[in-house]
Amino acid sequence: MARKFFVGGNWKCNGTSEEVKKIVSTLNDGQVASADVVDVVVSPPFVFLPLVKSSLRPDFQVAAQNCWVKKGGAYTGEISAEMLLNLDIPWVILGHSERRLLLGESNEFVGDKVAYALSKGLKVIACVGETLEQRESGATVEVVAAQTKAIAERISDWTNVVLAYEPVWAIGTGKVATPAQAQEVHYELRKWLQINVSVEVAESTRIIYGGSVNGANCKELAAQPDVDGFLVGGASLKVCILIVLLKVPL
Ligand SMILES: O=C(CO)COP(=O)(O)O
Repeated sequence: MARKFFVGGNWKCNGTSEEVKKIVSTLNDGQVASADVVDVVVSPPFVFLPLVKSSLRPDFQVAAQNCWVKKGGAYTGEISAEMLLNLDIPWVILGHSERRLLLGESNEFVGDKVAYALSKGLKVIACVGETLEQRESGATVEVVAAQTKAIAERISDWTNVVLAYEPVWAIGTGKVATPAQAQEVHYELRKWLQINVSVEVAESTRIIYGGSVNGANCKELAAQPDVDGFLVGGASLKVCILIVLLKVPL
């Protein structure tokens, strides 16, 4: 079965309620491919989740940018998977490199988070990716495989997982991976899943690319056989670009 194309917009720590309303209203008015052929998931900061959830068109979905590793409790500043489900937020982004690198989230911690979120019924966009130093030392595949392994060891069902390959050197830098570079790593990730999980999971799991995706480079990236969509940062705040992305021929 063909993998459904996936376009995610990660707004990171940006925006005011006025700006959020504007983006949502443009998305709502945009003519895009139907929900049958593309999943569209926007991920605002926590505080704007209810606003976006209540005003976004029903064929688009919402994701949180993180959640806590277990049941809520005395964890100041954290948001639990249970709370997201309570607000009908179906998706969560976990393991983004900004959290791995700036907040010290280890592969194991991310794996635990993915497992907990899935066990509660959330769908997970799980991020992996190498730094420039790791790429230059030839460790790219080893790094993304280790990140994926820490997840694979903790889960048994990949149905609700989208794997996002986001090379750290391409995030917010304007230095997009070439289509060949993206395809190579996506191919290796799929091969890893095939060998270490199953042929079925390798074939059905969507592997999306993130890192300086924009309206100009998305078509060529989307044409790669193992690129099943995008996780867009900066360009997803400029709504016109997200709309262009959604028109990528599938
Ligand atoms: O980190 C990203 C998406 O999660 C990518 O960010 P940019 O598109 O701004 O490079």
